[in-house]
This record gives sequence, C-alpha cells and structure tokens, in this order.
Amino acid sequence: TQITVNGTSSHPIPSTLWGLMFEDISHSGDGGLYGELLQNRAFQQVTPGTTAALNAWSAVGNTTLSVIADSPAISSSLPNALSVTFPSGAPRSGVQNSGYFGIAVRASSTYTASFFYRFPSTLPSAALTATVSLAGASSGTTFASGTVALRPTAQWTQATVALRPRTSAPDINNVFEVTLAAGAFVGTVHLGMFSLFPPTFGGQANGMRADIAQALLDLKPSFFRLPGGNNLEGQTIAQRWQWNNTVGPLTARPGRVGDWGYVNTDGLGLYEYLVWIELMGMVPIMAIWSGFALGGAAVPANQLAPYIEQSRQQIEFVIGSTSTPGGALRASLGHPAPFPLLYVEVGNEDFLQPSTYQSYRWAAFVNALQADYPNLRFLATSSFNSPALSPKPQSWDIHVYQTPTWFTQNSAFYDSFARDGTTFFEGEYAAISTNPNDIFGAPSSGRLVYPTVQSAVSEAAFMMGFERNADVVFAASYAPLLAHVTQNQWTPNLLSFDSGTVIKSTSYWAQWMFSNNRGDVYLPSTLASTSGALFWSVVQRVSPPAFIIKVSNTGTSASTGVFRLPSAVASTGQLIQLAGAANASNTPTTPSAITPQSRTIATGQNLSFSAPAMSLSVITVALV
Ligand SMILES: [NH3+][C@H]1C[C@H](O)[C@@H](O)[C@@H]1CO
Repeated sequence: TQITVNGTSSHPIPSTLWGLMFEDISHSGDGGLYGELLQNRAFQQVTPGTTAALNAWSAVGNTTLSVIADSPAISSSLPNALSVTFPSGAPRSGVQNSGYFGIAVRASSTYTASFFYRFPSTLPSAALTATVSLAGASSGTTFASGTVALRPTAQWTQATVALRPRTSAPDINNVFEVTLAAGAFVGTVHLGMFSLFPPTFGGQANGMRADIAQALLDLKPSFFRLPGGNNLEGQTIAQRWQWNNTVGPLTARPGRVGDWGYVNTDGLGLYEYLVWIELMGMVPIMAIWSGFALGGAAVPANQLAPYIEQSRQQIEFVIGSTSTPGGALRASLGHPAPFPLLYVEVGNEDFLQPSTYQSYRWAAFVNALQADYPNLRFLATSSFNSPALSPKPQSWDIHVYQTPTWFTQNSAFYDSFARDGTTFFEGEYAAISTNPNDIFGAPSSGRLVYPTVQSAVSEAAFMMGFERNADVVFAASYAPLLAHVTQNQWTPNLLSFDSGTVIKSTSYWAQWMFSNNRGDVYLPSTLASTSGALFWSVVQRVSPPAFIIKVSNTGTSASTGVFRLPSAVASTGQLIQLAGAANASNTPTTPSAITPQSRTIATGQNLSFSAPAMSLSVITVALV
C-alpha cells in the first residue's frame, strides 16, 4: 500500500487523548486498586446474625463469632461489629480474615494493622496481649506477628500494630489473625473496623496498591474517569454513589451495595481518588449522578433539587474556594488548592432512559451547575444527538463494545462528525466478542475472557481514528480497566489481577504503545480502506523532532506499507512491535506470552515497512 504523508499537520493532538476509565467492577477498587487487604473489614451493609455477614471471617481455635448491631456502635456509619466469645479452657483462639481471595505477604513491606475493640460485659482484670499475625492458610507458617495491648474498657478503642514479615509467603494463600493466648480470657470481646494496609503507591494515606498503580502509571495516562460506569448509578436511588459518604474518616463511611453485586467500602473515596489522580499526573473526568438508577427509577422533575444540590456540593468539594463548605472540607483533609477539574459527566450511559434525560434531567443538572461553574465542560451520556438535548451538549461520552471486525470496519467512525465545536470522549470501548450476534454473551458463544492479539490490533485500528480525529476526540479509554482474575462480572479487561499478581493484556500493551508514543500534531495521510486489514496513523513530535508511524495489520498475512514521508529522516529508527497468533492472550498461566518487542530498523524518507499478520507496530524516526 502506497501511503503519502502530508507535511502540513491538520490538528494538534490534545494532551488528554489517552487515559483511564475506572469504576468498582470485578473488585477493581475493593480488593484491587484500593490498598486495603482485608475483605468485609467493617461489616458494612451486612445483616447481623447471618452467615453472609461473616464473609471472609472465621474463628481461630474455640471462639464463636457473630456479627451484631452493637450498642454503642463504633459510629453511626458503622453500626455492626464482630462479637467474639472465648470459652473457658480455650487454646490460642481469635479471628481470621482471608482477605480478597488471598493476601500477598512480602518481606520487603511493612504492613499496618488496626482494629477497634471493646469488652461489652466482663472486663478482663488487666490489659490483655493480643497477637496480630500473617500466616499461611494451610501451612500455618507465621510470616509476621506483632502484639498489642487490649485495655479493659467497654468503650470502643483502636489498636494499631506494624507487621514486618521475616520472609515472603510463597503464594497468596495467607490469612490475617487476631488471637489471644490459651486461657488468657474467658468472655466476649467486640471487634470492628479492621484494616491491614501494605505500603501504598507514593505513600498515600489510605491509598492504592503499589503494583496495580505502577502498571497504570506505565500507561502514562492523562485522565481518570470516576466513579463509574454503572457503579455510579445504584440499582435504586438510595443505593446510588454519594460523594459525601465517601470522604472523611473511615468510621464515617457507611459503604454501599455497589452495582456489581458486592459491598463497596467507599474507603476508596472521592478525596483518595483525587489525591491519587494528582500523584499519577492525570486530570479527573468526574461523573455526577443524574437522577436515574439502574433498576429503572428516575427522580421526578419536581424532586430533583436536593440531588442537584448534592452534585453541586460534590463539585464544590473538588474545586470550591476554601471559603465554601466544600472547599473548607477539602482543605481540612489536606488539600486547600482546588483539584484540576474541567470535565463533569452527567450520569452514565443515559441512553438507558433517554426520555427523562431529554425531557428534564440533563437540562436540570446542566443549567443549575453551569451557572455555578461556568468554566466546567459538561458531558452528555445518552446516545449522540439521539435524542437531541437542550441545552446543546458541548461534549458527549460515547461507548462501544463490539467485535474485532467492527473496530476495523469503523476506524473512520469519527471522520464524518461535524466540526461544530462539539467534542467527544470515547469513554468506554473494547473488542469483547468474536460473535456479532451475541456481543455480551458467554465465552462459549464467542465472548473473550482475556484480550487477544486480534482484539488488541483491531482496537488499535479504531484508535488510529482517534488520532486522525483528535480535533474532536479529546479523550479515549478502554473499559473495563481492572478485574480480579476469578471474582469478576465482566470480561475481557485491560488488566487482570489476583492478590499478588497483575497481568497486562494484549490490549494493555496496545494502549501502552499509543500512550507512550504520542505526537504533538497529526499528519494527514492516504486513508486506509475500512474494509482492508492495514491501518496506520502518522504524528509528528516536536521535541526531539520525529515522525511516529503506527501501523496495525489486522489480517492473517503480512502486509507492506510504503510511507512517503514529507521530509528527510535518519537512516535508522526504532520499531516497537506487538505480534502473535490471533487468539493468543496473556493469562494467569502465560502472563507475558505477548509483549512489545523493540529493535532498530533501517528507515528513509520512502519508508517501506512490512507489517506481520496480527501485529501493531510503532516506528519512531528522527527528522534530519
Ligand atoms: N456495561 C458497561 C457500561 C457501563 O458504563 C460500565 O459500567 C459497564 C462495564 O464497563
């Protein structure tokens, strides 16, 4: 294929083009990115006395456990506690937590453990020594232990201890224990608001798991969409995500039943998101709830005011001056300066109930909030111009989940969009099935469990379209971002993980190749055929001056592109290439089967490049 590259750029590439979409799905947050290692740490949103209330907890030795609604409670937000009864003559006994499907124990880390306790009836005659430890679930090997004094008190009191493993555990099959020595105490103790944190990314208090955060940082992401996705919406209006329930001390956070079938602790709250986003060099694209719950309920127009006010307070918390209540709260938590918020998304996928979005919800939120915050850009989340909205949205968040073939055939999706000032955020996209008749079906019906080489190179063809249309596409993110390898509600995902490992998919590497090889301006070139297999994008980097040529071959045989570049270039350049069998994936058993390979290649102003079948290539060649 002969490809003529224009020497005059058509448009700059916005700095926000490549970034991350996040929501707590498949334990992306609790059990994933959020640093807390204990599951069901505060018995939030569970029914006392039920087995489910004891999720992840079990007795050590002879104790009997039950979750109770305690009085006094630890706080009004945390009504539940674990009642632990030690019988007479008990051996070493106490409680055990199995983490989020395991706990990684690394000798290089210092873990911070804490819990609240009180003796509701019989007080011990003197302080008791509790042992807090990390041990092999089946081996019983103790990797770390520390002691803490439990004072004889009926009032809720917090105990904290540092744990330093002497050796790393060989696998993630480990447990956290709080125990008393044999015969140390006969009676009942109430425990609650446990926590076990490893060192966090950048040392952030109540922060993120370092290995997952680092894998995300390696993508050099420019934005972070939060807090969802479906998980913003709630199955009911009462279960929606509410920013004010996610800030302040952990004892003030009630948690909620998330939209993906598990309790969200909301320990990863709005402040933690924003501080981490800043630490990562990203900007937030923040959603506000738009009056619609996934179960189908919409707030009537004449009852929206308190929800609009809650959203206004959410925005005030993020960017309000410290003379406002929201800004003052932000300052009190340690961040007096406003966060760099420009984009506010009104709901999520409001194409699910476009009628009320069109008739009043969009206008009610935007008219009120735009008046308060004129510099903000509000994104509509219903289907583009279907129905038309008033006031006319400045931006839209468009999602697509499709087959690899759809992505190659729609590489020019944005070419025909009107250039009228409206901008677009491709907030969610992924090739998720090879079966066009059952996109969201089961793996037996074509659904991908992990991204494949074919899905990654097809997404890359679509991503070429984002660079070509970066005058109207300002941001794009693959979704979902993260998922536990087995406790998930959705596949495929950009990154998979368990308690100890992060797996970078083929699609992760495609995102990595685009985001780590950005240009400043786009150079138009011969258009690829959308029914073909070869796709390309040429951008120019100002400093150091270079052409960056991305080539995706989504076909089953090698294909050559001859690039006629607009000016002289060096005789050698760098090639980064991702290639493999169409159905190859990186999985827990083969985590690095397909990774980008770099090498130097011969280059010239007429650059002939043979792209292997099923490959994504990035060629960087210096101008001379
Ligand atoms: N149904 C998808 C669309 C929604 O916005 C996300 O929560 C889901 C997974 O990415």
